[in-house]
Amino acid sequence: MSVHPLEMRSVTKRFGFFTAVRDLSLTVPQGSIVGFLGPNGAGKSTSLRMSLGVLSPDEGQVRLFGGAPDIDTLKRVGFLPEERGLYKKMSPRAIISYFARLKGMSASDSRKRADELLEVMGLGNFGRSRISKLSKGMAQKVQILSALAHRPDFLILDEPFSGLDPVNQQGLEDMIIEEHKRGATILFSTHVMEHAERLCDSIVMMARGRKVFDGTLDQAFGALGRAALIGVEDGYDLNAAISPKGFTENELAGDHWRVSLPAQYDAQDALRAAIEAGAPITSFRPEEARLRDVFVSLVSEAEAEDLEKTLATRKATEAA
Ligand SMILES: Nc1ncnc2c1ncn2[C@@H]1O[C@H](COP(=O)(O)OP(=O)(O)OP(=O)(O)O)[C@@H](O)[C@H]1O
Repeated sequence: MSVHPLEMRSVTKRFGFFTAVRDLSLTVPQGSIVGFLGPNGAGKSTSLRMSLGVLSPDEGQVRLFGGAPDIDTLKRVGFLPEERGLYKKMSPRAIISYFARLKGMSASDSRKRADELLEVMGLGNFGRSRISKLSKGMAQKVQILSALAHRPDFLILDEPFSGLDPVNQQGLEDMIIEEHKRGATILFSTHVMEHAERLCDSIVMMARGRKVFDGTLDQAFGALGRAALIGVEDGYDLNAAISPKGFTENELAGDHWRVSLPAQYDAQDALRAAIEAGAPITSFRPEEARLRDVFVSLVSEAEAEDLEKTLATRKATEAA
């Protein structure tokens, strides 16, 4: 049986009476890039801290490379925490090589590696400057490089893209791809769906401490359902026209209709049905599913469920 870099089983974490993470189970398989998504306060950072043993779960189990996180398994991990902060008086070169040495690299290898990474990230000229002289984005790049300098088997990055401009975000995406090619497994949290869409094999979505989705990108898009967007002249009822042809889930959304596609049909079939019905069509395009839409639909479902549970509990309490 292969040992996964990370497995969490029914993990719950409370802070006082507040449950930050509730019954979370997830697996990060060897060689995968997993996106950990969720709005502010969803419980992502708390979960990542538990994965490293920085926080202990109140219930459930965390397995890092098959065991409880310890000094040896942690050497195989590179972690970018959500809190940014570096020793202001040290140079990027000294910091990166310091972290690499902490994780077991030799002094000379770690300095060589720091120079190489700084060059790749466009910081070659700043290697010996003080951190206090760098911009916020530059300092963040140094922190990211510190997490991966020792060539970890498993990289855990908490909101790595926040605080970087679009050019540097692209640079970081490229770097994540390079790390993955090198053989690293990667888990990163973000609330920017586009990065996850471009990088991930699979995603785990959280909302209010609960997992609301765990699967591949295709499965995530499948959860949303496919649709065709058809514009018609003002006042025309496309729903009435194409419902008898098997397209029964249609909504007017601004200047077009969103026609949900039953499993056996594609967008062209919906267009054909509209033409056959004599609809005065002004525009047509298959809907491009975006992860953001999946996320909004799942999160609002989760919020609706939470609300229902709260109401049910309140009713039960009132009845008692
Ligand atoms: N040490 C703590 N003590 C009390 N509450 C905490 C603590 N750490 C986190 N929380 C609470 O737990 C919830 C989840 O926080 P967490 O930082 O895990 O969310 P997140 O998904 O990472 O959000 P963000 O993207 O805003 O960082 C939040 O409501 C937060 O206020």
